[in-house]
Amino acid sequence: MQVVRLETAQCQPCYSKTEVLTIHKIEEYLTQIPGWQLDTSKQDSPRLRRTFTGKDFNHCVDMVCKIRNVAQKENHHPEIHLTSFNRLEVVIQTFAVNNLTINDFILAAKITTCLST
Ligand SMILES: C[C@H](O)[C@H](O)[C@H]1CNC2=NC(N)=NC(=O)C2=N1
Repeated sequence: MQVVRLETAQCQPCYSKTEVLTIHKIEEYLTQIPGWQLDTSKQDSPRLRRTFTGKDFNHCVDMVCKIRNVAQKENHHPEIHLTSFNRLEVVIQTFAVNNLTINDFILAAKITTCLST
């Protein structure tokens, strides 16, 4: 069975018919994005969530700009919350289906990479 490498995959345009991931696939893909949590607090609307701590506010805004570049390139976009002077919360879901698709995991993997350089 061919395993998708999220880091090198590309997001595909998504719409109402985009495949929603099974919990099995979610758990499989979660192993490739350590540090990200599965947020099931909203009924039937799972999301990926991760909090990044910056050195200071400037650093957090720099991180927002890096995420912006990745999201624009992939045409798949996260929610970004500056929750404190040095804390950045990123939440990812496929809005078209109010659920998780592979695009969300690809974006999470690329956000992790762009913030680790
Ligand atoms: C065609 C293209 O896939 C859509 O406009 C994109 C844009 N960015 C998106 N981002 C997210 N998170 N979910 C979407 O459904 C979505 N749709």
